[in-house]
Amino acid sequence: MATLLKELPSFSALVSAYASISAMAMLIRTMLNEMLPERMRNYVASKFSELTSAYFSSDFTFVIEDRWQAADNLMFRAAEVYLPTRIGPSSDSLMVGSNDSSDPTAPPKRSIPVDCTIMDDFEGMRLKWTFSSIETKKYYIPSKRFFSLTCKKSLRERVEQEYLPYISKTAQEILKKRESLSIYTYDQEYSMWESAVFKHPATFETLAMEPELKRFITDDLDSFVQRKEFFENVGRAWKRGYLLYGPPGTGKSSLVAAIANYMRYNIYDLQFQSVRNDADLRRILTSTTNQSILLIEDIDCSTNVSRDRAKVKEEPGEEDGDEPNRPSAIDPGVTLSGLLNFIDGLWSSCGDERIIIFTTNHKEKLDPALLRPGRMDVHIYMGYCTPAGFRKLAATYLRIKDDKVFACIDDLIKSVEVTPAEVAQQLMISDEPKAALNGLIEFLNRKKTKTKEDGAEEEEKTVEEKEGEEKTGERQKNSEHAEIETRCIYLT
Ligand SMILES: Nc1ncnc2c1ncn2[C@@H]1O[C@H](COP(=O)(O)OP(=O)(O)OP(=O)(O)O)[C@@H](O)[C@H]1O
Repeated sequence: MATLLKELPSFSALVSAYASISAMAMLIRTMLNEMLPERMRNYVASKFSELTSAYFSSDFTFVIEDRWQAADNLMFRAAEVYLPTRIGPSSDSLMVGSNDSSDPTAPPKRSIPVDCTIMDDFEGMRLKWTFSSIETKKYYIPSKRFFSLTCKKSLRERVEQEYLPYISKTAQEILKKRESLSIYTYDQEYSMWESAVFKHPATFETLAMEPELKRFITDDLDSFVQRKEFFENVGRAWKRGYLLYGPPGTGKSSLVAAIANYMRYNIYDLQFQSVRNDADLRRILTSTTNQSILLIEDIDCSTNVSRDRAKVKEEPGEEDGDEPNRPSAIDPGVTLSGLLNFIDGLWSSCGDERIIIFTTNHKEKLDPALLRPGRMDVHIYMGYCTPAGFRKLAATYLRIKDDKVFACIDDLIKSVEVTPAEVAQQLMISDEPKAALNGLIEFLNRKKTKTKEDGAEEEEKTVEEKEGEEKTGERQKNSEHAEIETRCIYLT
C-alpha cells in the first residue's frame, strides 16, 4: 500500500499536468479559430456533436419525407392521415380548420402544425413524432416536409416491421370511412395541389343517360376495382382511362362527378395552362394519390397536346431553330408525348387504382395518337337528350314519372338537337310541373322552327359556296363521323 501511494503522482504534479493540458487546448482552439472560418467551425462542431450523440444515444429516428423517388411518399400520406387521430393531451398544439361551407357548425377538421410533437403508443412501444418543414431556395419548388419518428434503438425493427405497416393500414381505413371527397386544383404559384371539399349531387341515378350506357359504365368501374391481380398478371398499370366527348351541356362534367361519388375517389382537376413543361407535369402527376381521378377537361383546348405532332413541327419559328414546345405564357409547355408517357408509357405505372378522364367537345380535333386503341380504354359519347333522358330529368326536377304531354315531348326531342342541360334549364323554370312542361314544349317548338329556317337558308346557298365549304369541311366530316358513333363505346 505504502509503495502504491509512493508511485501516485503528487498533487502539485497533477495540477501542473492539468494546467499544461488546458493551455494546450486553449492554444489549439485559438489556432482553429484563426485558421478556420466561422461557418466551417460550426459545421465541424455540429458534425462532432451529431456523431457523439448518435453513438451514445439510445434513440433511433426514422425520417419520412413527403416525396419518395420522384413520387408522392405513401408512408408520409399515411402518417398525415393517421396522426391527427392521435393528438392527445401530451401534444402542445393542433391545427384546425374547415372548408366545408355546407355545414359551418360541424367540428373543424384536424391537421398537424409544423414543429408539433405527437406521442403515440403501440403494443407497449412509446413513439415520438415530430412534423417539420424546410423552405427551399427556389420559390417554385415547394418546401420539404417530413416527419421524424423516434423510438428506442432496440425497438427499431419492430417499428419498421409492425408499427409502420399498421399506420398504412389504419390510414386506408380512415380514408375509406371519410365522409367528404376532395377536389384538387393545381396552384402554379406555390407548385402544389390546393384542395376543396367536393360535394356534387350528381349520381348515376340522377344522370340523364341511356340505361344501358349507365350500366356499362358502372360495371366497368366495378370490374376495374376488383381486377388488381389481373392488372399485375398481365403486366399493366392498374389504371383506367375514359374519354368523354360530345357537345357542351350533355353531362360530361356531371358524369365525372357521378363517377367520383360512385367510387368515393378524390378528383385532381388539372388545367394544362398551369403546367410549365413535361418535367413539371411528371412532378404534378406523381404527387397525386392512389384511388383518385385525374381529370383533364377540354383537352382539345390544350394546343400542344391536341394538335397533330407533325403540324406542331411546321409551326413558324420552330424551323429557325427555336426550341419546340417551349413554354410560354399562352402556350403551355406540355407536349403530347409527355402526356402519352403518363397515360401508357413508363410513368403510367406510378401509383395504383387511378382513373384518368379526358373530356372534349371536339374529339375530331384531338391528335390521333391520343385516340389510338389502348390509350384511353373507353370512349364515351355524351349525346343530345333522348326521350329516356328527358324522363329521367322530369323525375329528378319535377318528381313526376308520366304525364299526358310526355308523348308530344318525346316526338319533339327526337326531331331536334337539344342538350340535357337545355331541358334541365326549362324544367327549372317553374315548380309547377304543368307550367314547366308547357314551357319545355314551347322551347322545343321554337328550336324546331329555328332548325327548319337554318336548313332552308342552307339550301339556298349557291353551289359555289357549297363547293368552297366542302373543301374546308374536313372538320364537319369528322363531326358527322362522331355523330355516327353516337352512343358507341369503344372498349380496349
Ligand atoms: N346527362 C345529364 N344528366 C343530368 N343533368 C345534366 C346532363 N347533362 C347536363 N346536365 C345538366 O346541365 C348542367 C351542365 O352539364 P355539364 O356541365 O355536365 O355538361 P358538359 O357536357 O360537361 O358541358 P361542357 O362541355 O360545357 O363542360 C349540369 O349542371 C346538369 O345539371
